[in-house]
Amino acid sequence: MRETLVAGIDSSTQSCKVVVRDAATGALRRFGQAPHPDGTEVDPEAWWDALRVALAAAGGLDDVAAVSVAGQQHGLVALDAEGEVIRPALLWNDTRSAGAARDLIAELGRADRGDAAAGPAAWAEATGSVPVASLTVTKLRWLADHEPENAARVAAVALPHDWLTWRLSGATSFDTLVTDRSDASGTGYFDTARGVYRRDLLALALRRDDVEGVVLPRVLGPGVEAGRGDLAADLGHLVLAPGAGDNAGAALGLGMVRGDVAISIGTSGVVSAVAPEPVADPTGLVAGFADATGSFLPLAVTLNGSRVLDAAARLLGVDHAGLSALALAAPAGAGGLTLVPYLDGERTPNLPEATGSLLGLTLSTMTPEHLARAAVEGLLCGLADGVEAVRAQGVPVERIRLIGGAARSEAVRTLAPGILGGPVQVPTPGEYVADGAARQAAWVLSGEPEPPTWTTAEVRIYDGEPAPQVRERYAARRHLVTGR
Ligand SMILES: Nc1ncnc2c1ncn2[C@@H]1O[C@H](COP(=O)(O)OP(=O)(O)O)[C@@H](O)[C@H]1O
Ligand SMILES: O=C(CO)[C@@H](O)[C@H](O)COP(=O)(O)O
Repeated sequence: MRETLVAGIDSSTQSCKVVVRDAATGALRRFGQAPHPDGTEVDPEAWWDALRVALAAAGGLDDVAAVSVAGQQHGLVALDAEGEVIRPALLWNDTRSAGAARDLIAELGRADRGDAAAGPAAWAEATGSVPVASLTVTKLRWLADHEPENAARVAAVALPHDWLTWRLSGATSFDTLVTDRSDASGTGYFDTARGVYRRDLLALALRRDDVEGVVLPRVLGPGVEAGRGDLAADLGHLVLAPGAGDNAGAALGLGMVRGDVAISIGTSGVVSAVAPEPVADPTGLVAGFADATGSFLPLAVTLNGSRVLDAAARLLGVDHAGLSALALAAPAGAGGLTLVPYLDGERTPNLPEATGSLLGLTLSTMTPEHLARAAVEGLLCGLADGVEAVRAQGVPVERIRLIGGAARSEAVRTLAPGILGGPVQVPTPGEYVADGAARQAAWVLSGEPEPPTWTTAEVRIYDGEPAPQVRERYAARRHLVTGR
């Protein structure tokens, strides 16, 4: 009997990845990838082009029965009444809306509680998250303030995965514009605990009273079909799944359950955990998002993930294997050298205007080995803070798995247990977001109430001596940063 194939897509910050898997077992059959343009402002058409190249590299969809798109979260894709993209999308790592975030927090605090200082708690209660520059709601406010003529033309607001799913469906009318809870929960105008949009917050962001007519993607429940039929551009005849935000995709791809924590080191550094109850953290360290199965996915996200290592390798004139070897050749704590890695500003902690700092230089620490070590340790210390913040919300942290591009670094894997304070599981390097999307596609195809049980990836366990002194020194220095 011919096997049934499903495809999963991860339209991430740096590239588009496609996996084609057996719907019953999850066995990998084909893979394709295509790069995205650099920058924090991107024409969504470039994602569509990359998706088509990646699909072709993965052998196309002619023999595939269902497809699902997961993608980078929060990016603002503003559409006009004709469904055309109004301006290049502002991505999750674009920090120009940091001031808008501060304004929105104060305004809701004043409106809801008569006190601007109560804003963080008001937002956490309303949506599950306190706005930072990454969230879509702040990008809409930035648009209203800096490009009012564009803001006035907004007829629909989509996220990267919603827009790509819509393009796949043919983008014929806004009736077919859909999303899922996981990505809706990252907009800042969705009440994650109750599963409904907050149009009043959309109106607040856009400074418009007429937002009733603004189309927001229909939020499909877990496992619900998004459509079926001929895809756009002759890409095939198949079932379309609702898709997900990339971190919810990874949770589905890893088969995460309560107690599991994923640390993903791609462009972003993400600590996420599956939780049965919604989280509302007024400190803003943890965002109270939803997952793709009907549960919740609290997460702490840094702006400075794999690119910290990319930049360190470039500076030292080595490749990633070389950087890893250098880092492993230096002593723990890099002899007192600390890299506070806020190269792109920072989101957690919320320091969008911060720059990175290199502290503790001496004649003996100013070496390639010490610098490489400090880069890996600084990256991991930021993530360890994220684990602590998630734990502080009462979310159980029992098993940590390391994924994303930089999980391929032997130095990251080796040093993670010491800095995180316990063993770390490293699944076979793979595309877990795309895998989660493929699993969702198989789920929708099956019509069953639960996703199919797929064989989970093999993991290698890394353990090591705890290195609390590295984190302590980092904690003492992480605020010693200067602005841009
Ligand atoms: N062996 C490695 N060591 C460290 N970083 C790596 C390694 N291999 C790839 N990367 C980095 O991982 C990143 C890509 O990972 P990925 O998870 O696909 O990112 P994103 O999801 O943000 O597009 C790039 O910055 C790349 O340089
Ligand atoms: O902003 C978030 C989550 O809140 C990021 O995780 C983005 O979703 C981008 O992820 P990568 O492309 O870096 O994996």
